Parts: sequence; structure tokens; C-alpha cells
Amino acid sequence: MPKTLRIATRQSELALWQAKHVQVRLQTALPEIEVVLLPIRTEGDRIIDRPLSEIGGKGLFLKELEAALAAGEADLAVHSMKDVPAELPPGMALPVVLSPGSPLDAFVANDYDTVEQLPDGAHMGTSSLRRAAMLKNLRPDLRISSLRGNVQTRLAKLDAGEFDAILLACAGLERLGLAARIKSELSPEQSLPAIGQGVLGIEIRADDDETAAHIAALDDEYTHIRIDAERAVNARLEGSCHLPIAAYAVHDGQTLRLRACVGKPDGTVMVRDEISGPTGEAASLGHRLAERLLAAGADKILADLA
Ligand SMILES: NCc1[nH]cc(CCC(=O)O)c1CC(=O)O
Repeated sequence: MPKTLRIATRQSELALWQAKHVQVRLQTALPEIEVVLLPIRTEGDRIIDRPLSEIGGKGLFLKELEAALAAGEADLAVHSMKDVPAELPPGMALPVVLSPGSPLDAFVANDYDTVEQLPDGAHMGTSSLRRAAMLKNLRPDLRISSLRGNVQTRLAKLDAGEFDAILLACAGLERLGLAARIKSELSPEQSLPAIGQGVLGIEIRADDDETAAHIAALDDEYTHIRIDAERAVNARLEGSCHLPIAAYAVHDGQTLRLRACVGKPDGTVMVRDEISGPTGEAASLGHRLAERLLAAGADKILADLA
């Protein structure tokens, strides 16, 4: 019997695209191995009527996939890095990241092309505390309401007239074949992306050296450095919940520029800072930037949300 690699995946269209992307990449690299999908239904997919921050935060979407890994039912799980908490559960590792898309937020509307074009007091939908903080900081007049559900559900609510505009990740829309819905990209100055936005991560059991060896070639070095810097910010700042934190790193292979901010979701306070240094020090740059943000008031913003 040929060796099989089993990819645990959520069943949303976005999760399936991501898992299939990794499946194809692995299958191409490893023709002698059979790479299959193991679809799993997770708690985060079942509860769609409450904000994510209320029902257990970011780790929710990963839990059941990690259980399948721990039980030996699956060999790897593919995640949007944005949904991966700062700390992995014991026994898990995330050795490979890849970045098949844009890291930026997308402005999506039917009657407007940019945030600037929105009329005074326009109604926007997002349930991301980060996007709410960015939007209110950019345009204090905007009215923002919670918007959950998968990407298609959110677009349907926009199309039904519940909102004048919504923000989504460009990457998610691209993966679903919905790039035509992107009216404009928000620049990092307008909306600094979430930590790991647009990046896929492959999680495995920490002791599974065989799978680690099979997937190693998929790792993207540029993205890995980016993730090391951004996740170091998260390691210092994040509690258990989904928070209004953004960090975004770019580099040229030598020098890394890391921007980060923590904002109040009502837009009244936004602590921003940035740091540059050698790519080899990505993680320590992230830690240092996080310390500076905390000292400049991020600690108060995060404590008030806890
Ligand atoms: N929060 C859900 C989620 N998780 C990953 C993506 C899209 C892909 C990505 O951002 O990496 C999305 C949709 C969105 O935020 O619009």
C-alpha cells in the first residue's frame, strides 16, 4: 500500500480551498505518496450568530483539527495563520508557512469604490475588532455593526442592503474566485493587516518527523521571516481572545520593517509604532516592538477589553 498523508480540514469553502491548495502542492512534490483530505466539522462553523470573541476566540476553529492530529487520524492541518493563536497546544508544531495571496484588507461595496467615497455616517459591517478600530480611526463618522458568517454570507448581507460597505481579507475573496468583489485594497496605512493575514500554515504533531520531512519543501522563506516577526508581537500581546491588534512585516531578505498597532475598537485611541532591523532578528524585533506598544498605552487598551 502506498504511504498516505491525511490533511484535516474544516468544510467551509475557504478552508477547503486552502487544504486543496496544500494537497496539490504536496501531491506534485511527492508523487509516490497519496495525499487525501479529511473533512471535519468544527464548533466555530456551527455557531454563527454570535461574535467570535464571545464564543471562545481564535483557537475555536483549530481545536477539532488538532484533536484529529493528536489522535493520529490526520497527519497535517492547514490553517489561515490569522486564525492561529500565539501559542500552540503542547505537542503541536507549525513548521511550514506559505503565502498564496494578498495580505491586505479589501473594501467591498456595491455603490462605492473606496472608504473615502462613503457618505457621512455610512453603515459598515465587520466583526473584527481590528477592522473596527482601523475604520473608526480613519473615519470616526462611520457606524459599524457586527457581521459574522463565512465570506459568502457576509457578501449576501451586503447585497441585501444591510450595510453600505464591508471589509474582508483580499486573500479570502481571491481564494473563493470572488476577487471581482474587491473595489479597492486598503493600504497598510489605512488598515494594517492582521498578524499572518493571507498566510497559510501547516500544523503537525511535534514528534512527527516523517510528515515534517515530507512538507518541508513547501515552506516559503520570505513568508516565514514575516511570520516570525508578526507572531512575536502576538506572543507578547495576545490573551486568549480575538483582539484589535495588527502587525505587518515586509523585508528585502536583509532588512525587515515591522509595523504594528493596537487600537480601541471605537477608534478613539490608536497606538502605532514600527521597527526596522536585520531579518535574522525577526522575532526579537517583534518582541521589542510589542514592548514599546505596551509602554505607549496598548496595555491599557488590552486590559479594558479583557
Ligand atoms: N476571519 C476569518 C478569515 N480567516 C482567514 C480569512 C481569509 C484569509 C486570510 O486572511 O488569510 C478570513 C476571512 C476574512 O477575514 O475576510
